[in-house]
Amino acid sequence: DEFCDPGDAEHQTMRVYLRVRPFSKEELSDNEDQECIVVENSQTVTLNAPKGSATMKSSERGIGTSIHKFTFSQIFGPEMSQAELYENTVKSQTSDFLDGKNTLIFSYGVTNAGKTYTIQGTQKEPGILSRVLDGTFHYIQGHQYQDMDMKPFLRNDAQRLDSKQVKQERSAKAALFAAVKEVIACFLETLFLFISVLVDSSAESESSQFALWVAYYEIYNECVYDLLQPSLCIRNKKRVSLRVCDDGAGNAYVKGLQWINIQSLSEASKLLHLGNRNRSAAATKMNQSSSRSHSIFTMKLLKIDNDVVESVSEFSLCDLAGSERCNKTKTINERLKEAGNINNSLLILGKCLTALRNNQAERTKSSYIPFRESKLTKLFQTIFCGKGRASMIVNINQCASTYDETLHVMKFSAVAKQVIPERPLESPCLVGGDGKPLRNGASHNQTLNLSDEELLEEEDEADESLLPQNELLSMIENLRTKLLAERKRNLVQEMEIRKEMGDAMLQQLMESEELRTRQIEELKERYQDKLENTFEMYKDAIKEHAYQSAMNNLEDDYVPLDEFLAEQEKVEVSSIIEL
Ligand SMILES: Nc1ncnc2c1ncn2[C@@H]1O[C@H](COP(=O)(O)OP(=O)(O)OP(=O)(O)O)[C@@H](O)[C@H]1O
Repeated sequence: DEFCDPGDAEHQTMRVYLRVRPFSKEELSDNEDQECIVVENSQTVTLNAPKGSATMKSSERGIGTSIHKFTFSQIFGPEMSQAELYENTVKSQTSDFLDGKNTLIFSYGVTNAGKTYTIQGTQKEPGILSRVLDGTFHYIQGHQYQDMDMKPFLRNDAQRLDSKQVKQERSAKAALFAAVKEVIACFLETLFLFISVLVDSSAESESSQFALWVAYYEIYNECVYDLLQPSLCIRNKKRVSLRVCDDGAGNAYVKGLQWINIQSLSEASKLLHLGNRNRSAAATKMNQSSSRSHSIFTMKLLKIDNDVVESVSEFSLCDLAGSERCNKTKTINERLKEAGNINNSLLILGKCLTALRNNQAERTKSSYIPFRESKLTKLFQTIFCGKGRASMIVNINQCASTYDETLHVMKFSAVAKQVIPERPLESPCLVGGDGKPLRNGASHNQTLNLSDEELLEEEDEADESLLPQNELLSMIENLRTKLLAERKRNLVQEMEIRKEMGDAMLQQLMESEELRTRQIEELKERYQDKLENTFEMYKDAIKEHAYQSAMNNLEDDYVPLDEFLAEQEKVEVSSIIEL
């Protein structure tokens, strides 16, 4: 089941959009604008490493290059409005959703890159999620199914609820809304004022009715947690992780996930706020940044005809965790575990996307796609495999100070990258019959193929095939030296990590040893006291016993004085008589 049907290949193309956010005033005055990001055209962007960045330092040492070119399905520059972005990216996916198809959007970017702005937006400039919801409500306006007795079930199904279950649904919903009693800015409500008709059609001509249900959950350290909980639950109790199960037809679903029926934009907005609040509360409690988890907001639209569910479609918006941010206040073990899990799920996602692309390129061949290796890819396997459309929106800022992180994001997400040699080619290049170079010396295209090593630390290489032999030999020598140095550095680093971990374990051992010694000492003292007390008790008891015995003997041997005197006199008299 890890293979996609190549016949579905055209659906498998995942579009990857890049959005570059504008500089803020502060960033401009902090000299963050060093022309690191240059949008060449609607699909190509060039990254120039600024002075002081790790990329520039490596390139100065002769490792890798300071210039990178990346290709995306479409690039949106700083001047692009929210409406334009929506129109050109997600709008067609909203239409799919309303048309009964499944669809998925990933968003990816480091902190401060503009993800929240893109997804949620502001009151004046609503983001993608707001626009999808608005488009959906606009479409189903007047055709909303009012009862709550048709509910999403498993992954693609729906179930009919009896009156008792409907009552439970209503009270679960009421409990959630009671948790968001405080007045929150329900900017979504005002959306109708700002956005004109978002979808070209509406369901007016339809006789069908529609029910919209939403769920909001997160995946942290490979555990799934429901975000739609009355917040008290999360504050006081340990969070319960939910299982990812198979519905028997190869579709994964989250068992026990709370689905809430919503009737308006303001309800959707409240749930989103509640989920966000729970997400950051849980993150704070676990001493974790909320951006270390993948969060998923899913809408399910049930199309109901004559009391029968005709179709169930799904729209998921998945906010991916950034792999480069790390909370320094955590213990080494926690950090390693967290980084491992994030890198792993992104790595698996990268591998799945690469395999899908390769399968698509070679239609006759289907290679293994490791969907089952992470919860994230397992959950969206069916969408990747042709039962829906997926796209990714990547957000970056243009700041020089976070250049290395931005480069990392681009390497992960771009649909293709180009290799730019560092120095101009002076040596003769191979020419064809027309005098033109057989291969373009400046760059060649390469589809993104992520391997483990690449995701961790990827270095681009110059195109060596164009160099003469002696240069090649010296280059090999040069590379060999660099490789040795790199190996040495890795060894030192590994030793450092081992030492750090060893120290941490030793520290832990010493602490537990100390605790145990202290406990033994305390026990010893307690038993000593107990022993002394018992000893004293016995001493007192013996004393008491001796006294009592003495007293008893005294009573037995007691002879009244007059009897004694009389007896004595008798003895004396008898002794005189004897004499
Ligand atoms: N396209 C844009 N146009 C104008 N302002 C933007 C744009 N994108 C982002 N901003 C602004 O840049 C700042 C950072 O954006 P945002 O908070 O969305 O980043 P983020 O990636 O969600 O960060 P975090 O992960 O820390 O929440 C915000 O003040 C936001 O309003």
